[in-house]
Amino acid sequence: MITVEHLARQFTAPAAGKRGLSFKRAAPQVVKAVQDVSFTAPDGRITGLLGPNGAGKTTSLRMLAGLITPDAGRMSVDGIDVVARPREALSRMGVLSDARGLYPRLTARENIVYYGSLHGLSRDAANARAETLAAMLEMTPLLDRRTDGFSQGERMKTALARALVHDPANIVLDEPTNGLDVLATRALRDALRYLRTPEGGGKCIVFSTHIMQEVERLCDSVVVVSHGRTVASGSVAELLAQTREQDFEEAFVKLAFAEEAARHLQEVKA
Ligand SMILES: Nc1ncnc2c1ncn2[C@@H]1O[C@H](COP(=O)(O)OP(=O)(O)OP(=O)(O)O)[C@@H](O)[C@H]1O
Repeated sequence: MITVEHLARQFTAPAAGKRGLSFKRAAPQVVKAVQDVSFTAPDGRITGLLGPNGAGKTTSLRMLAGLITPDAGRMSVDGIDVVARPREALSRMGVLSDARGLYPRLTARENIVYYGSLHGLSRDAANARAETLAAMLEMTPLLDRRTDGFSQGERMKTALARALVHDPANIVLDEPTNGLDVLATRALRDALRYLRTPEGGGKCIVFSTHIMQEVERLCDSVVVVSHGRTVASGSVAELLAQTREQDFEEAFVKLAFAEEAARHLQEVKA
């Protein structure tokens, strides 16, 4: 189970070059990437972080994966605080981050087995896991090819198998269907559906996306993130009821862009 409470993180974007002829540097800009993101993702459920571009999804997941530290807020994985006990928390998570970062000179199998050994698996155990995961992700023919030259979808599958090699109870995926064709997307969806079942281990699965259909098809629970904040959460049916919409896209636009809509209304009235 993953719990995230009032997470916040800002960045200072580097100053632009010299402005005009004044030879003065523009001031660095503060970007409030994440301002107040909270959610709970239970075991045996798929929780989707849904938000428009730039909403703060990737930054939230990077903090959860221990890649960057939060300015404020708390995150725990199976009750273990990610900031205070990062190694313990990370060992319970399989993370597919935005940077897939495979070793191009290694085969898919070697990439997966190497990660297994980093997690303390024996070579044989890691190899057996690589075979099982390859079958699940429909990538067996790829196993013994060097990842150099892999297509985006092939790289994603390899990175996902690598993230799952230690059979983590919690799975965190940043835009996992990015660049996948329809068959690969279906294979991934089926794999995630299986992983949440008791036979698949009843995993806690969190993934980010800006694709509404993805959420409707897959998620038990949706967390809508906009401008760095959680603005709504619940099942698709609950969010439809809350917004009194029939169509999930309409519901999402209402929830995610409520501020813009209110501002626009004020401007029109003025
Ligand atoms: N290292 C950084 N330095 C400066 N700004 C950053 C940095 N990382 C993220 N941001 C900014 O923070 C905001 C949130 O970015 P983030 O990548 O978390 O959004 P996202 O919801 O994942 O968007 P997308 O769906 O487009 O991937 C954006 O405005 C982005 O430009």
